[in-house]
Amino acid sequence: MLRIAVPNKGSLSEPASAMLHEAGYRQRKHSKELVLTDPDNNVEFFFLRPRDIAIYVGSGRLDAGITGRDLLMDSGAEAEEILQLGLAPATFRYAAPAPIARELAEQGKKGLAGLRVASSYIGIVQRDFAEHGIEAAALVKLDGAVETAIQLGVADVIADVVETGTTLAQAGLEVFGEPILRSEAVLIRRAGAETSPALEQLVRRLQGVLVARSYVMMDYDIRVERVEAAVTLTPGLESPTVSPLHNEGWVAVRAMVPRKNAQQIMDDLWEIGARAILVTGIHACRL
Ligand SMILES: Nc1ncnc2c1ncn2[C@@H]1O[C@H](COP(=O)(O)OP(=O)(O)OP(=O)(O)O)[C@@H](O)[C@H]1O
Ligand SMILES: O=P(O)(O)OC[C@H]1O[C@H](OP(=O)(O)OP(=O)(O)O)[C@H](O)[C@@H]1O
Ligand SMILES: [Mg+2]
Repeated sequence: MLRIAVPNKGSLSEPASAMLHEAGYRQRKHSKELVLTDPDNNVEFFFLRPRDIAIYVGSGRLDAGITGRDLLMDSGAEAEEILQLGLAPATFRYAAPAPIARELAEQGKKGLAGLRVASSYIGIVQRDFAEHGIEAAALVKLDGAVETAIQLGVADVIADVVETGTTLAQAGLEVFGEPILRSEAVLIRRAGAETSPALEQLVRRLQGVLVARSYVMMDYDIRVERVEAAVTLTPGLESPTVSPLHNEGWVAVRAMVPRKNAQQIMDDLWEIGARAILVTGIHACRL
């Protein structure tokens, strides 16, 4: 039975579970359920703290897990990404009170040398300092609400997850320097582990959800002499389906198009004479 770790709390929990549900797996009904068996799919789900997931997967106790790239890197666990899920995107950045942040932005990484840095992700900060050959006066590990650490005098700068930037702005802090990393939810397995048919099936199902979420199916009718122009607008993934219509001189075209471009493509198709343009959602797919 495939054993998969799923975040039980926090920003990743709900979107990860929703994606697994969309991929046809049973998901828990109550937030207190910690283990759930899905006998139809021969899978067992373990609902764990997102921060711990890379440790379980890296140790080989679980076959795969969903966690954040930042949490994976911070853990130092022997686990690797096998699929990017595009959920819960965030950057991981240094920040400081506005005037200091501007000064540090000009100095580059060496400006961090000798400062006290507070973070919930000390592993990432340590690695960043080592990579740039600089030493901090102290790395202060905190559980959360890191933004307050400077005001309370335990740190000079912080390193934290930034999504909208609202929390930083409210604390009077500004980011400086390039993001240390760009994070999102990822599917991980033990580094170098051999893949299995069951794990490949999970990956294919999740890929199917990603495609179903980001593409729609577009159908339209167009005169034969315009079909070449039309299919350059809707090239599909491999090639669009073109079928004859009962009315001579017209064909029907069917192609997948990126969801975010659908309205613009419909406008462009209309301009070149396409009619009966229909867009439908894709519920699932294997490409
Ligand atoms: N606004 C956000 N705040 C925190 N983490 C976020 C945010 N957006 C995305 N993430 C990602 O979620 C993961 C952190 O999840 P985790 O459950 O540890 O913290 P959390 O969402 O802040 O929950 P909590 O602090 O309530 O425990 C990381 O991979 C992080 O990049
Ligand atoms: O850029 P934003 O959209 O403001 O989101 C980022 C903030 O959200 C998280 O804190 P959270 O609310 O999880 O509290 P915590 O610090 O106690 O974990 C994170 O640690 C940042 O503080
Ligand atoms: Mg948090």
